[in-house]
Amino acid sequence: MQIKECDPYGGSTPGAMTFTRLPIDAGPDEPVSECLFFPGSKEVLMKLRGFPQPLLRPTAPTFRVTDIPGKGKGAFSTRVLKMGDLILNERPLLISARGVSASHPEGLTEAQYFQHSLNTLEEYVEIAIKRMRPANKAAFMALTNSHKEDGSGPIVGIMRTNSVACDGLSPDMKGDLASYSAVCKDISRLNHSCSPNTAARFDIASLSYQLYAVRDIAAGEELTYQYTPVNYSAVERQKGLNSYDFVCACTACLDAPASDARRAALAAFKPDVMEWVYDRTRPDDWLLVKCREHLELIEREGLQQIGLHFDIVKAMMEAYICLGDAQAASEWAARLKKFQWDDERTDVEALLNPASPAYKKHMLWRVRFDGGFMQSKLGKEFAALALASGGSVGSWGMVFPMK
Ligand SMILES: C[S@@+](CC[C@H](N)C(=O)[O-])C[C@H]1O[C@@H](n2cnc3c(N)ncnc32)[C@H](O)[C@@H]1O
Repeated sequence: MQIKECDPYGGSTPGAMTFTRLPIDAGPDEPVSECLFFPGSKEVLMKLRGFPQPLLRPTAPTFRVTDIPGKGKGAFSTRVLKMGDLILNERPLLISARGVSASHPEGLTEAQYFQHSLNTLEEYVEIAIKRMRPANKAAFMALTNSHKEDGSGPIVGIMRTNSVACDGLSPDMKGDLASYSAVCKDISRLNHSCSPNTAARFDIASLSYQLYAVRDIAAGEELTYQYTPVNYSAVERQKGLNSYDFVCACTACLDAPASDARRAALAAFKPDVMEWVYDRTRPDDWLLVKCREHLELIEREGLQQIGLHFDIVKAMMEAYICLGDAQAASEWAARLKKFQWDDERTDVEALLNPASPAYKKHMLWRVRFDGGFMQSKLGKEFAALALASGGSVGSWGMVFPMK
């Protein structure tokens, strides 16, 4: 099917769309995704060595889906889950472009053209739904639709209610069209919370979403997910949630002034290890104290899945290395290992044992006291360069962003 330009979300691209079922050679028992791709996306996957990697399995069942008064359905843990535990790993039912190019008939108002574009997208995704395995199609069509009265067709309505962003599949497109929408059978049943207890990561190698516990979860607790960025204020979050047709009544929203102040304090904090190392006017435990204060705020707000949480735990580990305390550093390394959902996660295996020789070889080992390479003129110049260009300093040396 040839397309021209424009999409209902504001971007445009020329080219032919591809309908494809992945993995291509899947047997009847292997989960598959029906895909509506722009040119080049299928090839991105086909070029990955060993694609598709197998899905991971939790050690035992983790959740069940059930009705919740006022929320439709929701997912609940069926056993105690620990921070970093895998809850589920699923291939989406549908991975689709968020908009397709539509013809632009003369004389349409902006609203009419928007509607025309929505209709065109509906025609495309209808083809993808018809191609689905019957069980997948039934699961897709059973999902909630909170876009019944805004001009969306029944399939696009389900997509707009249940999609998670799916990045990394477009070889060269930018903006909205670089991001696909994925609709999953189980993740779609998770309700929103501004203090969510789970986070998902898209694993391109297995074409799947992995859902992880971001803090310890009790048996029988509702599993929740963020639909809108949770570091925004309560008013801004609700704006992002309006299209889902509910008013959030989580504890952060019910106590918005106090919660907003805590979230603003978190947004303003950046744990900068090197700045503290070089600043002799600050006490040796300055960074540790600051990090602990902000960790308390994260726990108070239930924001364990935000990137700052990872940054703080990493800074605690590095600060203890700078202070030459391998025992404390190894405890923070163990905590850092639990951030399975965070794409920034690093390999800390060598730092889990406080007696490991990796500590004394670490570039930051005791630099707060001894100086070492990082306190030498050359070391400071390198670090400043790496940090100024958005990079980082680690045990392996300096990392410069490759953009
Ligand atoms: C992705 S679905 C989540 C699963 C859905 N509850 C179901 O029955 O399948 C999104 C819809 O769930 C409902 N929902 C999600 N989070 C909610 C919340 N915190 N409070 C009330 N309703 C919520 C809204 O109707 C929303 O449009």
